[in-house]
Amino acid sequence: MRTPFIAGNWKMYKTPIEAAGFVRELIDSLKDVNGVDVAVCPPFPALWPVKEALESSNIALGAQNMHFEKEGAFTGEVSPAMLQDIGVKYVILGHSERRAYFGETDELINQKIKAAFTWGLNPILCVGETLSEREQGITKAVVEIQVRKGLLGVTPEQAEKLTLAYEPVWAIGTGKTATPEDAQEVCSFIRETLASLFGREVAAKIRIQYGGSVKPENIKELMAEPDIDGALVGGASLKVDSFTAIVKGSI
Ligand SMILES: O=C[C@H](O)COP(=O)(O)O
Repeated sequence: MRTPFIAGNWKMYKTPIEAAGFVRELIDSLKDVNGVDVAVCPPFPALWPVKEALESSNIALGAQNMHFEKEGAFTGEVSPAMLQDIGVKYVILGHSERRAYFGETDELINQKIKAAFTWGLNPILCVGETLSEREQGITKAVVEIQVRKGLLGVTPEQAEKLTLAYEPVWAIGTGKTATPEDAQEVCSFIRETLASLFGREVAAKIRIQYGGSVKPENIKELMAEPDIDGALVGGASLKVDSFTAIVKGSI
């Protein structure tokens, strides 16, 4: 069985000092919780203080993006080697905000995915349709292309360390959640696509998160769906109480 996996994507919120204080409270709030993998993904400047604050806790550290090169003249970028050195375990790649605001293509995301595996980081590949794509009835076609192109050249052994995050763009930060049935339909389709790429046995091991206005009130019904293994949480991961309730609600 797949262990539930809840990750908090803090986006561009929390200074390093705020972040370290926050995780100290979070560790305390989650100290008796078992049976779920939890990660927090702070902005880059907060990675180091959060890593220090997380020491000897069972909460993992994630990053929100990275470059695919080890090093070089790429002003403003952060490399997989740097993330590995800090002790980052997961890296979110292909988030819809990176695609929409920073022009990230499936080809670029694929380079990042392969670099993450090279550096021993576990990627969380985000996919999802816009409102207009959903209204045109092309959700599955869009998601299939994102999955196939994003994972080009990935081996089945690497794929076992992968997490997929299905995040319908229209549900992100809007308060509109996909219905559990709609989310399940796409997550099941993603698993079929993964099976065609890596075989059924590997696809059955890959965790698929749902993301988009996940809150304490809807986590249970989402987790009740067979192909939803967790959540990538934005806004509700910024408060200890709501993130704790989501983690607890996932098991
Ligand atoms: O990565 C997280 C998602 O973008 C969801 O954000 P949200 O929970 O604020 O809707």
